[in-house]
Amino acid sequence: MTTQQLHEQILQKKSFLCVGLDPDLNKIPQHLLDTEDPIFEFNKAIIDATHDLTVGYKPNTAFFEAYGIKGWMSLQKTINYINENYPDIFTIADAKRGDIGNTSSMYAKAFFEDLNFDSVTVAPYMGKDSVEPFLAFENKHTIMLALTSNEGAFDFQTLNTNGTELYKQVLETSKTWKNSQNLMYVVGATKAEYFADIRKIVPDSFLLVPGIGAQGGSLSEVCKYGMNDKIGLLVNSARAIIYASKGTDFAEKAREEALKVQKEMEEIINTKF
Ligand SMILES: O=c1ccn([C@@H]2O[C@H](COP(=O)(O)O)[C@@H](O)[C@H]2O)c(=O)[nH]1
Repeated sequence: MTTQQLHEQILQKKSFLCVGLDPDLNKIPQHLLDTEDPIFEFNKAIIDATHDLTVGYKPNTAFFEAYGIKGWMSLQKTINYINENYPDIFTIADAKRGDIGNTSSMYAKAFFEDLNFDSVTVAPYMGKDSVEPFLAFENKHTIMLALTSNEGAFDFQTLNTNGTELYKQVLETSKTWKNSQNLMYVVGATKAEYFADIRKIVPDSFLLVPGIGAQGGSLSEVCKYGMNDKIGLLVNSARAIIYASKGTDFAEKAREEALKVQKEMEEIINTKF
């Protein structure tokens, strides 16, 4: 999927919501546990209930890998289900990969070719040769961690290095890499006050923004400082949507929560554009 197609979908749905698919067998409704693949059944119901309100789905691979081979199969069924039934929706494998070049190439093949995700998250710590193998894939997107939503972001990412914060250096340097047009960046919604500075460095890039909902970030603050003239944001919420109910009405309640966020987004889009 191209960023232009993503932008068009945002305008059409009046939504830049990305629903996080973080299935946890301890949290999903009891009645699903008797099915052959509870994780897939849970995801499928959430997807069917929210697909018209969201432009993206972000399965976090940890929530699948934790269940071994069965979990990996649930991930494959989930991405296939989205691609077959809702092919316009942008998909993100939140896997936070990155390694020496030949290993990164294999990670890129796994997520872009085998699983056919539109994008994958990567960590920037190992530098240019660890990220460029991902960038080589046409119409696939590499979403690099810039300033994350957690408290630990202040341990390294905001450290002053050569007169500038490390996350800013990461953003600047990444722009010089081959095929950097395929980069997007993760910036936490809990760090809204940093968005204006980030936009000075990457004015046109899409930002994936986790941290509204369960982590307490403010959607309006993120939009105030982080939106560009093409919106340029994908705002993720997982727990607040997918675990809105533990009962048989979980998909319906997830839709209600997604609708609340979409309505807020629609209002922001209508006011700004
Ligand atoms: O900085 C980051 C990067 C990734 N995440 C991931 O996003 C979701 C957030 O889930 P919520 O339930 O909406 O809090 C989750 O998969 C994280 O691993 C992040 O939160 N912050």
